[in-house]
Amino acid sequence: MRADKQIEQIEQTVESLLSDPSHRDNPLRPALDELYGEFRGLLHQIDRVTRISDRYQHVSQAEKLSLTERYQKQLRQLEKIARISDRYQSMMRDLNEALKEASTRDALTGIGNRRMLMERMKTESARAERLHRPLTVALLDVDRFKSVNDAHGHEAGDKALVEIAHAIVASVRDYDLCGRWGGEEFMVIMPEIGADEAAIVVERVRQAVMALDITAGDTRLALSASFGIAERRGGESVSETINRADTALFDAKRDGRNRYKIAP
Ligand SMILES: Nc1nc2c(ncn2[C@@H]2O[C@H](COP(=O)(O)OP(=O)(O)OP(=O)(O)O)[C@@H](O)[C@H]2O)c(=O)[nH]1
Repeated sequence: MRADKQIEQIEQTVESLLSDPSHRDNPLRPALDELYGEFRGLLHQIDRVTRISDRYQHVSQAEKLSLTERYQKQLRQLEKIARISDRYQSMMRDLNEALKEASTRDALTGIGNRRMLMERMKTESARAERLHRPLTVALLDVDRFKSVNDAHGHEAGDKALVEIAHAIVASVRDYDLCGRWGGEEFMVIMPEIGADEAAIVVERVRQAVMALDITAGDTRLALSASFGIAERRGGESVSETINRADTALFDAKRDGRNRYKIAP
């Protein structure tokens, strides 16, 4: 794709992201807005320098500058334009990175979102199949979270979700990947281990959620979570593995919550 076409496309993406009301609370939005403002400013500057350069041509003719002088002035103008253009290109690269980052992060907790989890599940699943390696996925659902919101307000609920996300990140192994699956549900993708080993990781997360010391007013929130664990079967699709984890999670809820179940 040609560079100006690509830039035009990025501009359209940025403008639609900025005007989309569903991104209004995204913490990256003000930074993106500012970056985009800078970028528009630079475009304006390039226009100005080009106009000045055009005007300069007439003036220099009128003043009958020597050929060498005119050449050197033009060269300086061109160098300036090249510098601005370099800066502009590197800003566009930053902008692109910020966009990519924003599209795979959960705005509330800062960890990966469902899109990122699905992408990673596809990659890890394909890798596990190709190399005949184990892969296990766990779904976590916060117990009776509705009552947390009802009793302490949505803000306290949000605070609890952020802390739970941090507790999960701190409890899993370096090469595990966790993200927010949606609402009060999280997912942990555990490459290279089977269900039994994954259960040890999950048990650590379960304990960490219970140990969270979050207060709303004078009350300490009593939080717990239920988990469904599924080890990928050979030849199984991503959604089949996730569905088995979901069914195991449902069993954990049904059996009394605050526990994990391993899918058969
Ligand atoms: N504060 C807050 N609440 C959320 C968010 N996303 C989902 N919820 C709430 O999570 C609650 C989930 O409730 P339910 O699906 O009924 O389940 P639960 O109360 O957790 O009960 P069990 O899952 O059966 O243990 C709902 O009240 C949602 O409003 C969020 O981003 N912030």
